[in-house]
Amino acid sequence: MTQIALVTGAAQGLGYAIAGRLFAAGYAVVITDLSLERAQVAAEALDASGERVLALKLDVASKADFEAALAATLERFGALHVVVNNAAMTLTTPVMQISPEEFDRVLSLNTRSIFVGCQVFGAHMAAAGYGRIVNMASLAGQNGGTATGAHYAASKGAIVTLTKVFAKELAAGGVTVNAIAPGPIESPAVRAAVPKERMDGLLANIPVRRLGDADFLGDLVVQLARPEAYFTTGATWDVNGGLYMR
Ligand SMILES: NC(=O)C1=CN([C@@H]2O[C@H](COP(=O)(O)OP(=O)(O)OC[C@H]3O[C@@H](n4cnc5c(N)ncnc54)[C@H](O)[C@@H]3O)[C@@H](O)[C@H]2O)C=CC1
Ligand SMILES: CC(C)c1ccc(C(=O)O)c(O)c1O
Repeated sequence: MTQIALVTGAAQGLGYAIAGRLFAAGYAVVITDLSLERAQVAAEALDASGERVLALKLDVASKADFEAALAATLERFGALHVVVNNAAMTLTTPVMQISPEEFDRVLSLNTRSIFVGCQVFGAHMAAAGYGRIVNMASLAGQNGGTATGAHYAASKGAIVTLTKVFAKELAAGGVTVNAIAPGPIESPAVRAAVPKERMDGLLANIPVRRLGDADFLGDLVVQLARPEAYFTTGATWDVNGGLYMR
């Protein structure tokens, strides 16, 4: 039976790459993003026939959108086996200049969305007796960040903790919950954040001297999504070229 995966923030960047690797591995993929139009363009690029894709608007700030996306997925495909909570906003304001309002905005989008996604999708999966959830954290959540803001780093650190909480809560329902913590990955976001003249400096700081590969993250998700991956849960998988070692 075809397995069904849903990815948030999948219209571009890492989310799109992850959706692509899941699709290549045989999944039917629900591409969700803030804008339905952009999700539709991405879904069509993945599968012009539309047979194994569904595009949905899912603003991760809205619990109602999560619930509607679950209902639409079940209506179209009849099941949901894998969720990748990928969407986030990145702000790079220096720590002493972040207002309390801006701090709240980043935390409430990046962290609360993981909390709500794990609640809504996790409850369904646990009731069904099987599921795989992967949350997108970041190296910034482990080392405090450098290129990114303090609120972003804090929001990602909290995702590591929430991943453990939900892993314990959902284990009895056959659901694993893991996080991936990437360092700088070759992506439009990194190209936008790091001007050409600073790229050599960034690479000089990465022990392997290269950016990471988004398709590799997708392949890691495919591995974590396998039924055989039942024994890894609550874990954070580091993909950072040696920038941070525990
Ligand atoms: N690019 C990188 O090197 C790294 C990325 N990450 C994380 O990976 C994830 C994806 O990052 P990128 O692809 O680089 O980002 P991106 O900015 O290129 O893509 C993010 C996607 O999320 C969508 N999005 C934004 N707000 C949303 C909302 N409220 N609801 C639904 N969708 C929304 C955007 O429309 C966009 O399609 C994020 O969680 C980011 O924090 C972590 C470490 C490194
Ligand atoms: C693309 C953005 C700005 C970015 C860059 C670097 C990291 C990191 O090293 O942790 C991120 O998490 C990012 O989101």
